[in-house]
Amino acid sequence: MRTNIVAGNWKMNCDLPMTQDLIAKIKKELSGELKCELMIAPSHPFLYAAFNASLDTPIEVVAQNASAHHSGAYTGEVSIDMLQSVGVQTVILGHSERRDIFKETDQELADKTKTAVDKGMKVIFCCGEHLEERKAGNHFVTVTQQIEEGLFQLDDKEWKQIILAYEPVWAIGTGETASPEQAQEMHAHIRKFVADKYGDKTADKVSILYGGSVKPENAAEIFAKPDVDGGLVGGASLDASSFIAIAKSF
Ligand SMILES: O=C(CO)COP(=O)(O)O
Repeated sequence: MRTNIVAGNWKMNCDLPMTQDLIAKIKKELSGELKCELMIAPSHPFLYAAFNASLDTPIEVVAQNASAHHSGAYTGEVSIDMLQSVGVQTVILGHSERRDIFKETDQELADKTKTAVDKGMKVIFCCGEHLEERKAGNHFVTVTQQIEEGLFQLDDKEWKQIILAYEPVWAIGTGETASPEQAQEMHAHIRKFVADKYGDKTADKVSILYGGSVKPENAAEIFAKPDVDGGLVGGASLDASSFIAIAKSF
């Protein structure tokens, strides 16, 4: 069976008091058993505080980005070792905002992923097409290329550390969600693409999250699709009751 995951990507929101407050509120909302793993990704300066505040809870604190380099003269960068030293074991890589705004290339993302995986980290690897690519019917090509160039240097053992997140760029922060059918169609395509390279055993085990305007109102229908194993949630993860309502949609 695959692991279901609901992960909150807080992006560049929440200072220290807000981070502490939001975690306290999430903890309050947690009651009963969750049928998914729960992750939150606060900003780098608050990871240690978030990690400590989440001890003895089901919340895993994850990072939004990391360097491909191990240490040295890389001003402003944060290494995998640094993240691990504050308790972080999972990192989001390749978010469309990193690709589009910060011009991270497939090669850089392949390097970052390799560094993270070599260090024993789990990686939530994001992929997704722009609206023009979908309109031109190129969405499958775009997404498979992102996965091939970012992840196909890994061996099948290393794929155990990979979680995929399909986030169509046109659905991020727009209020426009991919339909459950569109999400399922792409997730099934991704799983088949992974199976063709690594075999069914690896493909069947990889969790594929959907991201893009996931809300309490639409989560259950999307998560009910057979190849959707959870969500990578932006805006709605900044509200504790919405975030937990999404997690309880399984
Ligand atoms: O980018 C996202 C998560 O990584 C999705 O953001 P929204 O849920 O705000 O659309």
